[in-house]
Formats: sequence, C-alpha cells, structure tokens
Amino acid sequence: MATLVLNCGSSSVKFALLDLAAGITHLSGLAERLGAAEASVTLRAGGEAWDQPIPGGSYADAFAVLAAELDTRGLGKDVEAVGHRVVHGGEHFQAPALIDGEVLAAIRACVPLAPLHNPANLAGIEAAQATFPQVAHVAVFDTAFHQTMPEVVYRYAVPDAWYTQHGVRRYGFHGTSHAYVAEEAARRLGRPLAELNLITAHLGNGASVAAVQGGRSVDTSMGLTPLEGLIMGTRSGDVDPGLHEFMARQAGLSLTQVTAALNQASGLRGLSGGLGSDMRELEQAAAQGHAGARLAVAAFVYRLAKQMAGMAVALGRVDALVFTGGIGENSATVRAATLERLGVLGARLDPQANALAVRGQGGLISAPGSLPALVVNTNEELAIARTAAQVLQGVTA
Ligand SMILES: Nc1ncnc2c1ncn2[C@@H]1O[C@H](COP(=O)(O)OP(=O)(O)O)[C@@H](O)[C@H]1O
Ligand SMILES: CC(=O)OP(=O)(O)O
Ligand SMILES: [Mg+2]
Repeated sequence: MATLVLNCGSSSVKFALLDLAAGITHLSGLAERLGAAEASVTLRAGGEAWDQPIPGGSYADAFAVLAAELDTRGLGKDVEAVGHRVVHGGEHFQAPALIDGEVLAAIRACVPLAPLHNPANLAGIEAAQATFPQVAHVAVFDTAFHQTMPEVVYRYAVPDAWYTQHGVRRYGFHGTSHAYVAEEAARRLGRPLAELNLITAHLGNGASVAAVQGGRSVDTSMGLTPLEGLIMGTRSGDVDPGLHEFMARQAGLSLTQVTAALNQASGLRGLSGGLGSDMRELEQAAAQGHAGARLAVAAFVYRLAKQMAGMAVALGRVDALVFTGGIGENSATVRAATLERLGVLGARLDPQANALAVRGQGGLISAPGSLPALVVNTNEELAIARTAAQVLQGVTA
C-alpha cells in the first residue's frame, strides 16, 4: 500500500509515491510551467528520469500523466491515500485534516492570506480528487506547526481590529520541514527532542528560520505571508513597511506591482542586479568576482545569521543549530560564513566536516567544544506521507 504526496505551487507540482511500511519511494517527479506552452512532467523511478511534454497542460493534465504512469507500473491500485501540502491554514488548522467539503471551504477562506499559494493548492486538491476519487485525501498545513507560538511572538503591533477582524498576525510557514528536521536532529544528537532547544534554518527558494523548544515551534521568521523574514531567491524578506507608499509615490507603482516586485524580482535576484535567484549560480559568479553576486550572498548570510541569533531570545538556551533545504544541505560556503557570524552563540565550524556534509549525508559540521551545528536533509514528502497515514489511522481506529 502506498501514499501519494502532492505539493502544488503556483505553476508546478512536486509529487512522490511512497510505501511507508517498506520505506521506499516508488515514483517521484515534478510538473513544471503548467499553463504555458512549455509545460512538462518529469518522472523519476528505478534510478531513471524522463520528461513528458504537456503543452499548455493544467494540474488535471499533469495528474492524468501521473495516473497513467502509475497504472502502467501496476501501482495505481496501491494508492490508499493522497497527502496534500497546503501552505496556509490560518488559525483554523492546528493539525492536519481529512479533506471534506468543510475543510475545502476553510482552505478557501484562507486564500486572501496566501493569494499565491492557496489557490494552487485548491486546484491541485480538486484535480487530484477527480483523478483519485476512491481514496482519502489529507491536507497537511505549513502553518500548523507554528500554531504553538505564544501571543507575544505572533501578534504584530498594529490596530487590534486588524487581528480580530482580519486575522493579521504572524503564522509562519515550512512547518512540515522544521518539525521533520528537528526530530531528525534529536535522533542524530542522541537526545530526546523534548529536552532540546533548536534553531532550524530551512533554506530553499523560500527560506525561514524557526525556534523549536521541545519539538514545539516558539518563533519563526515568516509572518502573515511567506514574504517576511530572510532574504530568499526572489523574495525580499523584511523591508520597511513604509516602502509600499514610498515606491507608489516615487515610481507610480500600484500596491499590486510593489508586492509582485517584492515577491518575484527581489531577494538574491534583486540584490545581484537581476543575475539570478539560484544560490549555486550566484556562488560561482561571486567566485569569479561578480560584485552583485557577492553582495547577494553576503547579505543573505548576514540576515540569516541575524535571524538565527535572534531566535536565542525565544529559546533562552540553545542546544543546536540545524541547516536544511537546498542551500542549507548543499552550500558549504553559506554554512561556513553563517557559523562565522554566529560565534556570538558559541558556534565554531569544523571546515573538513562542513566540506563533507553533502546531500544524502548531512551530519555534524561544528568543531569539538562548539555549540553543535548540523546539516539534516529535509524530506517534506516523507513527512507529509507519515502525517497523512497518522490522520487516517486516527480516523479508522
Ligand atoms: N550545490 C549547491 N550549492 C549551493 N546552492 C545549492 C546547491 N544545490 C542546490 N542549491 C540551491 O538550493 C536552492 C533550491 O533549494 P530547494 O530546497 O531545492 O528549493 P525549493 O524551495 O524550490 O524546494 C537554490 O538556490 C539552489 O541554487
Ligand atoms: C511557504 C513557502 O515559502 O513555500 P516555498 O518555500 O515552497 O515557496
Ligand atoms: Mg524544497
């Protein structure tokens, strides 16, 4: 029996079919540029990867390719549940939920809070329900893990009615990843999660830091939307809230245009003068002397270290630092420069261990006697599949 996991972004879907009991991934892949002429599905199975173009294809077309491949491999009948990553669950969802009409309506009610993510998640759920109508669908929320944050952490200092009437507060995202790597870090440190105070840094295209105390989130860098906090691939992270009006007056931009620029043309892309949003490419360009790339990488590291150090206030005592996501798992340069700035927390790098901690391996990267720092490879698909299985056990028990 297997669980299908779907992670629908605004124009892409990541998917994986996992057999939790056997501990194997039967099939995984990515559908990209949905809606465009270049839309395609990349499938990976048995050590092979191949592309299937679906010109102008939608979520439904991508799922049709996936379902056909599952049938060809005789796996379609094994799918017993579908786990969906849903980015924003507001205050409504503190835990994953078996999807029914009410749950769908509640996810829809969160669309204004995540206009870029939740509509894609809903489209994905509806297309998947049509393709796999016989099985249970479970929603796993990015925000749920952070619902344990205390009020002093999650409230913004804005008029009270903005919170009570419109839900303006900090929610936080990437919860599935922060929760998963915190658990894995405890296992690697050989200590109970319940006793550990961890600072976890999820550094992918979107990036966030969390303070995890005894396995519960007590602070995180993202807020009302996934735009707050760290410098990201194309997102600005923290800016002055006066910026919108300033740019509206100076450049005649609308609110929507400013927000779009902060989401899509900022971050590493903006700072590097438009060179790109991909950390690996920027590191190469920086090594060749590109000034914009150097600035982008250095500013990314500075803001990351500052956020991580700030999380010490939420925790009181820090037991370990954890790096994950594409950048956290693969960039020895970013990890080294960040730890150098975190000497203030008692962190010292072991350069050899740092160079060895590559994808698929992870491990401790700090010197003996240092505050432990480690690389843990995240696995959001596995975490979502496990969570979906737990929800179904709870339902059927
Ligand atoms: N070897 C590497 N060195 C530096 N950065 C890397 C390396 N491999 C991947 N990355 C970076 O990881 C980021 C993508 O992270 P990932 O977690 O895959 O993204 P997403 O949030 O889309 O899942 C990109 O900035 C990419 O350049
Ligand atoms: C919420 C968020 O930032 O997600 P992603 O990193 O997938 O863009
Ligand atoms: Mg990722």
